[in-house]
Amino acid sequence: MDGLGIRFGGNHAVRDVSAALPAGQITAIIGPNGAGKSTFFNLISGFYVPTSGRIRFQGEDITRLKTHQVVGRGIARTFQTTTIYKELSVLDGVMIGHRVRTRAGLLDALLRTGRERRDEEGSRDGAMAALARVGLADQAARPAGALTQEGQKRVGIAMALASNPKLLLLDEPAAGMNPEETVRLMALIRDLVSGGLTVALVEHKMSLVMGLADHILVLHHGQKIAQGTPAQVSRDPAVIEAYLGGHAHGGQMGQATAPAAPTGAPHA
Ligand SMILES: Nc1ncnc2c1ncn2[C@@H]1O[C@H](COP(=O)(O)OP(=O)(O)OP(=O)(O)O)[C@@H](O)[C@H]1O
Repeated sequence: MDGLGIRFGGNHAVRDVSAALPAGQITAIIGPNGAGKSTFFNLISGFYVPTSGRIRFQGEDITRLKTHQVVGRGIARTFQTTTIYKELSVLDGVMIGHRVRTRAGLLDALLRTGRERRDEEGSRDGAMAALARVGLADQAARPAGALTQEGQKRVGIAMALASNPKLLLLDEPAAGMNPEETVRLMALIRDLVSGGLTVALVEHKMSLVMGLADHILVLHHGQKIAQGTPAQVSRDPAVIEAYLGGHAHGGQMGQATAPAAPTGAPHA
């Protein structure tokens, strides 16, 4: 990203951010509420068109590509609240979710047109492979709504993996998860990265961020205020000020630190 920015009216939600997501590593994007993290994700994944700056991916300028074109280039994302089709089987949900996002063919997918049926075989194999990667191969035939919260999160990740991305963007993957589920999720993300994937994630749970990220990018008021390893970032005065200072919105520190306590407690 080079000088990336977007304005909504007079509000500069992301302003002049230059940064890179190193291949084969995990980058966490953190910052207080309203810092611009979700907007930043929406820019990278093509949901928003920036008002300034550029995004390059593997040498190609992807700044103005549409969402499904971005997916086609090898970037896929999950969503904070997974939109899964609860009555459908896990497998059908992953297949449809994938097709809707890669071909912008919602009608095809829902009406099962001829083209949809012809393409189905290939995407079934891709969806099964994605389910195997998230440990859900044996759940493929179950209704998605019957899975646990953790299982449904994994379905959301499988939907993104079904497009075979090189870069996976995870939007608050640990939201709503207990400490044990969070630890299992971290292991899954590490597995995916050791298989060659590059990961960027937005996450409020500092236990996950500090235990998982190779690099951290800190946003505040839409701007990049720090970047580095977890150790570097956690002692950066600008970061401490952003989280603790008078500018932070209420509840930030509680949100950021509370989940770390139960995770660490048994080992203390
Ligand atoms: N579509 C939009 N239209 C107008 N303003 C927006 C839009 N999306 C985001 N914003 C504004 O941009 C700023 C950054 O919001 P964003 O949701 O990206 O922050 P965030 O860091 O993800 O916050 P949180 O941690 O609370 O999820 C906020 O001031 C928000 O109100």
